[in-house]
Amino acid sequence: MQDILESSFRQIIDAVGEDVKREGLVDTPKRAAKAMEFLTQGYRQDLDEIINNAIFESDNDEMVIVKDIELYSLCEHHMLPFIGKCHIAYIPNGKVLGLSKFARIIDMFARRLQIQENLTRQIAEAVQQVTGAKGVGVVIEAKHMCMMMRGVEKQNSVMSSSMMLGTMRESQAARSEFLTLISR
Ligand SMILES: Nc1nc2c(ncn2[C@@H]2O[C@H](COP(=O)(O)OP(=O)(O)OP(=O)(O)O)[C@@H](O)[C@H]2O)c(=O)[nH]1
Ligand SMILES: [Zn+2]
Repeated sequence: MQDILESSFRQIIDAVGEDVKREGLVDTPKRAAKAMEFLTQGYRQDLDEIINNAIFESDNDEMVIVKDIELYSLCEHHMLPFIGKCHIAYIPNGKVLGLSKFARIIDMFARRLQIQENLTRQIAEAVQQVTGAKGVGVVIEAKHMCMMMRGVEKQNSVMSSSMMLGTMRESQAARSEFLTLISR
């Protein structure tokens, strides 16, 4: 994988009119390949492995919210970054998830080529799958470099997407509680 990425980046550098042998660029294909491998490592992870059994019994059945988790992904149309925050809520059903695992779930799906809507759904479904929660809600707010650095070049628009499952979808009160708490 490293070899293929490295030679592809060499071709890109050449195609944009640069000299691959120029001093500052000699190691760039190798560095860029390593960076791209990291930014797409979500393809090589699986849910069981990252959760590592960090699921604990609890009789708390009130909503748990983890908000403002940073998110870095690559848009699947331009392979440019989109960057923002993810908020997750769930209503436990006898089991709670280790706190750090929400960030790990986000990263596992964000470090792939994505559109924001699908990323939002995949995170919600994964939380639902591992916790068996009564309800799960995920909101992502992100800025897309493909809209800022190129194309329409709009610097201030933020895309907001949400996915609600179970009680979070059915109950207006639960949904409002989540949305109110994350907007504070
Ligand atoms: N819904 C959604 N759209 C996205 C996301 N990331 C990028 N896009 C959009 O995907 C679309 C691709 O449109 P195309 O017309 O095929 O590509 P393009 O010519 O590069 O489009 P422009 O960005 O308008 O220049 C653009 O409207 C992007 O803004 C995302 O996460 N969700
Ligand atoms: Zn894009």
